[in-house]
Amino acid sequence: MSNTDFVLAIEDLTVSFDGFKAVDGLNMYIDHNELHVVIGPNGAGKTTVLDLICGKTKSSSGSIKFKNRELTKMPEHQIVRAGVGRKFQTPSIYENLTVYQNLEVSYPAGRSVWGSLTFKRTDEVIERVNKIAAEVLLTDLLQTEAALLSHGQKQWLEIGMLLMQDPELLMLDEPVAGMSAKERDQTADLLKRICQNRSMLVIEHDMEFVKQIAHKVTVLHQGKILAAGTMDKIQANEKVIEVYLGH
Ligand SMILES: Nc1ncnc2c1ncn2[C@@H]1O[C@H](COP(=O)(O)OP(=O)(O)OP(=O)(O)O)[C@@H](O)[C@H]1O
Repeated sequence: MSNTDFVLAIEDLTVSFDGFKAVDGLNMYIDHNELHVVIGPNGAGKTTVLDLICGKTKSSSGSIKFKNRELTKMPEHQIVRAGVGRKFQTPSIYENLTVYQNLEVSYPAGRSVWGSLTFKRTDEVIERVNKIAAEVLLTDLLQTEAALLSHGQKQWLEIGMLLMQDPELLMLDEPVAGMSAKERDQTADLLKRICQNRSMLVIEHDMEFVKQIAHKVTVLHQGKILAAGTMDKIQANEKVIEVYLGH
């Protein structure tokens, strides 16, 4: 498989902060419909990798190709428009708006070129809001103010807001942190479902959850890859047990 066949191809990616290499010569590839999880100890560089992909942090060297387009020189908004969605750890939803309104305002503006077709556009938006609400288990709460949602439901709403833009690559930073066991299991099902027509890159510390969702796992340590492969392989890896899983 050549690089061009991957949704995301990261090669030799490095970023230095005052001489400290937070990410150091990273190579990583993500396929269509792949759910890829990055694990590793605190400070390993996991969040920095997501920051580099979404353009929040600029690399010192190396390449990030998304559907064969180089992202390292693109501004953040252009990377979003290219089809990369990213959710941070703390939800950024509009607490005083309803679930419906939160999803509605996330519909990408200007997608329909014909301004005069407002009526059709509205139908299109309503249909999409309902579809996404079902996907993120919020159909019964569409008219509820977002402030009244549980912590887990707020996380799902934010995932839904990202799905409104139909990203081909969705990146999530610790999506189940602070969730109940039940919400965690529901989130695993939810992610497996939404991954059926997109690729996902997830950072997570909860190994039970990783086991449930990961197609492939990359273990980062001090900005470098310590191991990569299936969860079964990773769990049996001596170096990974020593540096991370054994703690
Ligand atoms: N903008 C920055 N300036 C300076 N140092 C930074 C910057 N961003 C990250 N770092 C450093 O890079 C290293 C990697 O941080 P990062 O947040 O990517 O780790 P992480 O693997 O996500 O850790 P955690 O699991 O704790 O979230 C840390 O030592 C951090 O202090």
